[in-house]
Amino acid sequence: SLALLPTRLFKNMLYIVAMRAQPAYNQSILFPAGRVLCQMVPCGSEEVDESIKSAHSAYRKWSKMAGMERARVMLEAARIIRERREKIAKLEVINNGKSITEALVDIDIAWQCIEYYAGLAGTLAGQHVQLPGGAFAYTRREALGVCVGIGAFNYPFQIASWKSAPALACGNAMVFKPSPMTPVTAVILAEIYKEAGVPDGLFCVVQGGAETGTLLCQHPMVAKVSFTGSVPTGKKVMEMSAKGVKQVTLELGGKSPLLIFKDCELENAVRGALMANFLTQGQVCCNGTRVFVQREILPKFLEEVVKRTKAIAVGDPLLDGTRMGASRGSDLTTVSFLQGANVLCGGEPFVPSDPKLKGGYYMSPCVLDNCKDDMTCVKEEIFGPVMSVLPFDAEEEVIQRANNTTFGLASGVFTRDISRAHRVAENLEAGTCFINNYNISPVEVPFGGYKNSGFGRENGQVTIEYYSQLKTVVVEMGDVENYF
Ligand SMILES: NC(=O)c1ccc[n+]([C@@H]2O[C@H](COP(=O)([O-])OP(=O)(O)OC[C@H]3O[C@@H](n4cnc5c(N)ncnc54)[C@H](O)[C@@H]3O)[C@@H](O)[C@H]2O)c1
Ligand SMILES: C[N+](C)(C)CCCC=O
Repeated sequence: SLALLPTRLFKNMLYIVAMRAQPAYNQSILFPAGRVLCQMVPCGSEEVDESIKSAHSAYRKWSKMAGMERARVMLEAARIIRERREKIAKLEVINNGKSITEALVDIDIAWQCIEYYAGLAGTLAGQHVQLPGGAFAYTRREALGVCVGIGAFNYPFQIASWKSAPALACGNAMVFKPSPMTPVTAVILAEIYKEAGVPDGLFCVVQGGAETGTLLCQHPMVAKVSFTGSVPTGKKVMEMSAKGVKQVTLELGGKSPLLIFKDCELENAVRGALMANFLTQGQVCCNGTRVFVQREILPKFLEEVVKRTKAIAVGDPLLDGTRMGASRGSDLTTVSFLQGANVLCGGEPFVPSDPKLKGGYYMSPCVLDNCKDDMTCVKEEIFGPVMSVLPFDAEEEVIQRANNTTFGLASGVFTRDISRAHRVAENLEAGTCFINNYNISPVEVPFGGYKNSGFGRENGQVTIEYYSQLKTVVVEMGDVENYF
């Protein structure tokens, strides 16, 4: 249990995140126990510059290696992560507060992602184009250079892997800045890449918050910024990157709709709604937090969903039986978004029985009904375990209401009618639509947003295009035609 963790572990963490002595410290809070996990010094311009220069020199070596050679190193990194999955997952729990059950899945997705892109590294290729007179052209898929990755706090190790794996497969280097709230596990990933054999500096971690992030986005040697975080910060990142004509991928927030039709398999729809709302204490970008339920099945749906929400085991995230751990800390009593919505369960601070966890940040998962489309809880991303349930009558009506948002990250539909499922998927304005499931994200499948939820993609083959550029080579086989 978390309470029994040896202090040595915390001392090691302090060591891991210690940076050069500088006056200002950022504190990273240990969410599960409410204590300070470590103090770290944000990287200033000198450290940022040093890391980008060292990444650039590593990129020169790495990008000249054959894709198959890069693949071998990446496969070794994936193997090490797989071998140490339990240890890394435990660190992720301490870093972030999510349950060990979920942290293990995150670590598995991380090594699978690195393995997947290792498989693609040897397949990078261009095109051959025949031209008149025997001339021809070919295209080369080349790396971009030094890419910056900036991560959110909710999936620290997974985000670092989702960004670095395609970047490295394409021959780039990456300087990664984790969230200052969860600074630890990206460093573990850096150590593993090093151990697997990447050149020194190829994957660097810099610590810090907005100021360090700004320095990274503004650095002239950076070719691309891949950002995961909130919409307001994403807009700033895009603005800064635009000034340097840097490519950008933005993975931003959401307020995704989940549509549950009366012809659904109700048991699966209830499970889907729980998966859509309560993973990682509700702190998931693509969560289906607007649950539209067809009026005829609303009472039965609410009864089942509330019963199961009340049964969710909240508490020490290191215990196998826990299903919901600790988060940034929020509860409905401190939030003014209710506006007449009815709290069916949860939404209160939760105090674990273990005295060592009393200062931790826990909240009981919450279901709201009597919600209206224009309420704050329905319009804004809460980023906590709060499900808003809304009734609907007809397909056309619910699609229009579901699309009435500036976000467009994900969506979902539960129905037994196959035609309706695909029609709804076509008409929902979101980067992903889950049919009869929610929040599954195999690494082979692209993930990313529409509208204010961002652009660019992570995962899947298409992401290779976001971490590489095409060079066209035109070859003359005859004499040069001269007009002059
Ligand atoms: N679409 C996705 O894939 C995805 C995944 C996870 C989280 N998110 C979103 O992230 C948000 C929650 O994460 P958060 O609270 O850590 O987000 P955030 O925007 O507060 O911070 C994200 C990162 O940006 C950095 N940052 C802050 N100001 C910056 C600046 N001016 N320049 C550069 N970097 C800066 C932070 O230090 C942090 O590393 C939610 O909105 C969630 O939906 C999206
Ligand atoms: C792995 N999930 C659950 C799809 C989450 C992706 C990252 C979003 O916050």
